[in-house]
Amino acid sequence: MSLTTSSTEVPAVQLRGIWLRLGRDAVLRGLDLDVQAGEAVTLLGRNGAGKSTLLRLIASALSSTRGEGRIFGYDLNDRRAVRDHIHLLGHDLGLYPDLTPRENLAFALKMHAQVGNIDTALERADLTRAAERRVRFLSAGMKKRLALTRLALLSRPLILVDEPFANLDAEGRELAIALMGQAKAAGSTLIVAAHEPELSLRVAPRALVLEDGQLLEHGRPLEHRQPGEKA
Ligand SMILES: Nc1ncnc2c1ncn2[C@@H]1O[C@H](COP(=O)(O)OP(=O)(O)OP(=O)(O)O)[C@@H](O)[C@H]1O
Repeated sequence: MSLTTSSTEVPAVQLRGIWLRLGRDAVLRGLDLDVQAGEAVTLLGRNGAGKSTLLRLIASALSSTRGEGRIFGYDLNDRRAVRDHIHLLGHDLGLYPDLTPRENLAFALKMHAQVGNIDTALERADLTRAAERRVRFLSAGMKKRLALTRLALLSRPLILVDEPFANLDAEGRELAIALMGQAKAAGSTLIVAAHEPELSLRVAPRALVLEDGQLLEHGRPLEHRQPGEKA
């Protein structure tokens, strides 16, 4: 099936027959995906299944070997247009280590010609006392809180988050859910790759499982599965 942009509501993500090879292995193998604007999806799958690879493909940071894709109607090869719609929070958090948390947030808002209450955002993330320290001196969890705070402040049209709960304490994990929820409430579409479905599904309730290079719609609640059983 070929892609169309003729409907009035342009889908956030449309992928058709995507193959992507890294090294000797085909990580994505004829993968299809449709995500409607405003939807929130949890992407599940084992270590090495290809979740990060798929997020990077959608962010146009990786090119497919075969297949086609559109992001809000823009061809994936139109990288500039795609990136104008996307915020990818990957393993590399994309923070400026020699700037402070306050400066990182101010710079991000300025780059996107947006305004936001930085003091309130820092306080919510329990980063007020660290607001004037250089990011390189923050702990891994503090950096993650800052990156999630930036994500919520910007609320870009399509937000891709790779392992939002990694490095966070219990309070930080709740903050992550709240901040992603804030972006969703502001109209962002979310795709969240996570190993903690019980947390991620609270904010991104459509579960997809990446397995053998393809996506499976999760047919049954996780609690009905046997340990080790495939989706
Ligand atoms: N630059 C690369 N060159 C070659 N192979 C790579 C490269 N990056 C990733 N891979 C391989 O692609 C596969 C998918 O990796 P990916 O990081 O997308 O998986 P993942 O589902 O995000 O894993 P995890 O849950 O462990 O984070 C793995 O087999 C990995 O070894």
